[in-house]
Amino acid sequence: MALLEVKHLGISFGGLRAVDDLNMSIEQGSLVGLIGPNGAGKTTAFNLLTGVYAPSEGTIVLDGESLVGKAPTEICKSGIARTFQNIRLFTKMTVLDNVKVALHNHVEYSLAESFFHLGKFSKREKEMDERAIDILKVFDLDGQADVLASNLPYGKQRKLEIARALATEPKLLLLDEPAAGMNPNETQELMDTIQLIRDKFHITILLIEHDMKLVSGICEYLYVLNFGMELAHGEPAVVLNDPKVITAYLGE
Ligand SMILES: Nc1ncnc2c1ncn2[C@@H]1O[C@H](COP(=O)(O)OP(=O)(O)OP(=O)(O)O)[C@@H](O)[C@H]1O
Repeated sequence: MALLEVKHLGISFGGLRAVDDLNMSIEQGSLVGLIGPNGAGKTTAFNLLTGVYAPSEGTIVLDGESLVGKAPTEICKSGIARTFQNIRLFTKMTVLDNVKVALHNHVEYSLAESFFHLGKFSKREKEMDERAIDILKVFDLDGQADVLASNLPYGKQRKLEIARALATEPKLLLLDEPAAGMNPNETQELMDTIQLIRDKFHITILLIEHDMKLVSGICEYLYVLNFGMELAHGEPAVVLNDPKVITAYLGE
């Protein structure tokens, strides 16, 4: 069975079918793109996968576990992490603390322990500092651990958002337009980073992206949405040359 199995997923907003009969089967360790014109339903699909919206119909199964009906925090614990189209960092916190917050997804100690900085708390805090720095190193952000997130340049804020998502130790990482607003150099660097984290952390990545250079450069499989429905799926070389897909994009 694939890591993520989505069957007949759908949601309506009033009369609008934002996602309609979406089926996806995403293998563990793969790097998959979700593409389509503006308003095709891509972000809505992410919102369904992460429990922001409850689907009107369909099933979502991650690693054998049904996710429909679960709250976003439960789904994060089950193993899905995401980044957003518009960066959502804790801007008043340091780079290090942005990552440490996410590490709490798997760390447990009592309120009393955390309040009095006792026992397990102090030890865990130290371990978490080390773990957070390790993650920041992957993104070449360890040198800026003490900088406020809002003071990072744009490209690095995007990377920090991915680092934070990764800190929750997801099985599946969802990236919503990770290259949005990046210049070509930053995009190239991001592509290398995305491939590196897939290889280093053995996770599965599903990303929404309009930058076709990124999509064709790193994705191994694509799903194309148009008006909420699946227009095509398959290997990038085939899908991106599919006349239906070309027309949908040119028709924007
Ligand atoms: N909460 C909502 N209430 C009503 N309509 C919504 C809601 N969320 C999304 N939509 C509508 O659903 C459709 C799909 O939107 P969505 O944001 O998923 O598209 P998208 O493919 O991510 O587009 P983009 O590439 O521009 O980000 C759009 O017509 C949008 O206006």
